[in-house]
Amino acid sequence: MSSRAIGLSPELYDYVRACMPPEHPVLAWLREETAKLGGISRMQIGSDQGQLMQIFVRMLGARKVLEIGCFTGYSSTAMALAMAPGGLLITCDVSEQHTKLAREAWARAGVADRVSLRLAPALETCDALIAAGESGTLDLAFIDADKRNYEAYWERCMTLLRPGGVVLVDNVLWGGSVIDPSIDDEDTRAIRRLNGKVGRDPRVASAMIGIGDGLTIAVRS
Ligand SMILES: C[S@@+](CC[C@H](N)C(=O)[O-])C[C@H]1O[C@@H](n2cnc3c(N)ncnc32)[C@H](O)[C@@H]1O
Repeated sequence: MSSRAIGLSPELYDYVRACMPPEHPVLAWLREETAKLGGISRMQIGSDQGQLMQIFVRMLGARKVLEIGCFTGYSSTAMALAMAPGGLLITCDVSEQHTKLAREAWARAGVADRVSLRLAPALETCDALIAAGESGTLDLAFIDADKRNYEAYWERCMTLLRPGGVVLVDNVLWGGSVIDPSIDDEDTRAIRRLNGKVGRDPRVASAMIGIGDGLTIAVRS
């Protein structure tokens, strides 16, 4: 058996997508609406990653979820759709403009009751949750915002997750930049720093997978 991952050609990726369940109509609508924003729409996760994240929500029976990086709401809507009523998904962003579309998506998907948007720098929101006594209570966290703060977000998630809780970190391969020695900008360095730390962090069991732009999955001890 090969120890290497199979590279997905566009045709093979289409095949994988075709074998997965169809995208929820609200998520398909949100993808179309977000595409109208132009290049920035690349920040949105893929539908295959959304479906994987829904599996984590279901496997954990997640009732309390933190998302760091809402944008137009694809990942939050996907996760909220997989949560049972009565659950709470707190999502952080600093953009009033982009999260307007997210609010519309939650309403259309019928999940607005379980989503709470915090429009503030995510570190402030994390620290407010810790100050409010929420340490050790989160079932699932998703880190997908400014890369420079990835390590700080990781530490906040270590505090906030319950034992057995899961943190997902997006963009950990950063378009391949992580292994390109000619690239040395602050975002790339921050991702490399976190990637170098996660595998040796005794507080978690972790794996890195090649979905989307690379996803780290870690379970809190
Ligand atoms: C990659 S996008 C998130 C994509 C989203 N998860 C999705 O599936 O569509 C990153 C988001 O993080 C937000 N962001 C950047 N810096 C932030 C900060 N310090 N605090 C909170 N949000 C921040 C940006 O405004 C942007 O909407």
